[in-house]
Amino acid sequence: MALFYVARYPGPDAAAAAGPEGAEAGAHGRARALLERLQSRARERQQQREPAQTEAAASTEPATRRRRRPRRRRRVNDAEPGSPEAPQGKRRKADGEDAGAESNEEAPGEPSAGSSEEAPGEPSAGSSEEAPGERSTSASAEAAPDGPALEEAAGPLVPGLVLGGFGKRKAPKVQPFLPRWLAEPNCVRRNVTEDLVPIEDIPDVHPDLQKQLRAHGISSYFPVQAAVIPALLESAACGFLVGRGGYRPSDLCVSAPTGSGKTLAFVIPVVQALLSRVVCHIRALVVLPTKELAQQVSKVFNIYTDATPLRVSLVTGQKSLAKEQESLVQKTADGYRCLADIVVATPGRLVDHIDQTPGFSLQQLRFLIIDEADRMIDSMHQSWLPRVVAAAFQSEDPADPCALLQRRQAQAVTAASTCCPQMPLQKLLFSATLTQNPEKLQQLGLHQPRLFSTGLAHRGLEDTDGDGDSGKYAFPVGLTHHYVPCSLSSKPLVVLHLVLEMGFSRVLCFTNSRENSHRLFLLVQAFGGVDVAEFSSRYGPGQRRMILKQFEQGKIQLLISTDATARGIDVQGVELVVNYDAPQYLRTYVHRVGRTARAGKTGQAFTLLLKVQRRFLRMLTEAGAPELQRHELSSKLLQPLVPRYEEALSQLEESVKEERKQRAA
Ligand SMILES: Nc1ncnc2c1ncn2[C@@H]1O[C@H](COP(=O)(O)OP(=O)(O)OP(=O)(O)O)[C@@H](O)[C@H]1O
Repeated sequence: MALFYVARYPGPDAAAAAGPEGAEAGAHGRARALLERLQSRARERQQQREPAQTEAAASTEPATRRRRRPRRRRRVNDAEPGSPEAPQGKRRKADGEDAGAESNEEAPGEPSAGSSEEAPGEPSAGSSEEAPGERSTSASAEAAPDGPALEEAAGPLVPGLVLGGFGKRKAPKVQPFLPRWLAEPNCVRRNVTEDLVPIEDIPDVHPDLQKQLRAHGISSYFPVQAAVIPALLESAACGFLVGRGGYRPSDLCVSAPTGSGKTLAFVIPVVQALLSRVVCHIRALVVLPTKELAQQVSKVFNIYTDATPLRVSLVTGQKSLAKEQESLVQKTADGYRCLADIVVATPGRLVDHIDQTPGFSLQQLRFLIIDEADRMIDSMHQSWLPRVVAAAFQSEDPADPCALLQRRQAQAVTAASTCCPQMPLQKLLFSATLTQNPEKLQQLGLHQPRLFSTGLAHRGLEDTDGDGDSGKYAFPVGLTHHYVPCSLSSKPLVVLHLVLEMGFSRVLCFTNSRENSHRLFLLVQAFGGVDVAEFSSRYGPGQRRMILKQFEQGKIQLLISTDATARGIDVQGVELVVNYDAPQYLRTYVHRVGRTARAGKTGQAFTLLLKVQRRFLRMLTEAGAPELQRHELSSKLLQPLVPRYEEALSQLEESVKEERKQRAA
């Protein structure tokens, strides 16, 4: 303010009349007079505003206080994200969008930093509310356009006028912008017992494939198959070397419930598209998260390529690298010959072959199928996808006679470039819990994607950030969900009761760790009377394969497993899924319970819940899952099992000690 007056020029007349000293004294006097005048004007205005301020004070005060409250730091590591013990804010991540969320043999990822949650009392970005100080400045500026700085300095800080109260209002949720393909999916019905499409109604499917389908007891397509098969066949309508009209076909994302037949939705069109191939090259690559799943999918491909010249190769590390190499390439006098049209792989082993197998080429790849896509997105840190894409777009050798058909990375479109036919690479994503998070999907570099989805179109779009839970995933129609309130010590008894008293013949029981699986297995084994086995990473791939086979054959009544079997595993006739440990994430729940009620059958899911875990129920309700029915098991019902159970407990102690000794030795 002082600078303002010093700089102010008094005017030529005053300066001349007073002389050099008088001019200075006069300027000081005038400045003081001006200051007093302005101060008194400000005081008058202040008095005029007084009534308005008194009215506003009631609402302004709490707001001011609220703003001064220091921002509370959110706790990060108190509980597992999404766990029933996790605080409310954490449960926004409860669907397990974090990396490695489902594998209990991997550490669940940290919640992402971009949570939209705000500290209590914090105004949201872009809020129309202004801080009181800000408001007072602007109010003064309006009142005295000629001297706002003076105005502020003249009196005490003027509290701002408040338009509207500061009562506790829930900030409206910001709706993120969704790309159109995610916001407007192609809707797929989720009920696989209705809306079936007879095989003959899709005549584009090759008659030989139709015959194979019928031979395997399939007379109609499930809704997801009826939607996806024609779309894929259309994108390969000009042969697999170019897309329709010479354009690159759209990538497809498919989200449909567990057991709804997603595997055949890609197997049939891919086999059909490749039927016309002349030279054997890797044209289709299916990437899955586990060996067991890869094996299951390669079996389905084998069924439908059996009577064709197409060859399927499984590369998962179950065999030695050299053995797998033999099934992929053959050395010839003038180079290498490819031996596989379709490769089904796990990501790690696939990268091994890209790096170490001479003659392993993905340059002719037409379909890249990513099954259990959300899980595979979680494993993107392994960089397998960039490696695959780099191998598929490897710089071409101009001397190669097939160079014309090789694809190139997108460049500027010129008349010349449009003349060359381009081999398209089409990505196909499948999952029962496909993420809706555009940022995550963006990592896959999708080209003009199309989404086929059940349920999301009508329900889940209010939760489009992909990290919330409301109504995102669809469950099989024939599945009934229960929960059993129980104590920690009675959990094994409840499992024994379900298996022995309720007469289920094929039960899959999930725990959250391989230690829990092992102990429960030892306990049930010691109890006796149940054909029980365990499935976890304690066993090698060969043993695991054998266990699953025996379970499928009905030789095992109760299979106690980690989440290793939670995804994709298709075992016929599972009647009951027991969540011995409540799953930590919604996605895990969807996949675990999806091992029953498959392909239109009915099934039951029981989740054992401790008192402190009841938040799990809220998590499911918020996720739009069907309500879990309470199933009360009184201690009277469990009592007959207790004496034998106590004996089994003491045997368990012995077994655990014995195992510890063996490990130490
Ligand atoms: N059209 C059909 N008619 C009858 N059965 C079918 C049909 N399509 C698939 N199936 C059977 O349905 C079962 C489940 O199929 P699939 O494993 O493909 O389900 P999914 O959608 O991939 O499940 P998940 O998400 O759990 O992996 C399989 O046993 C399969 O043989």
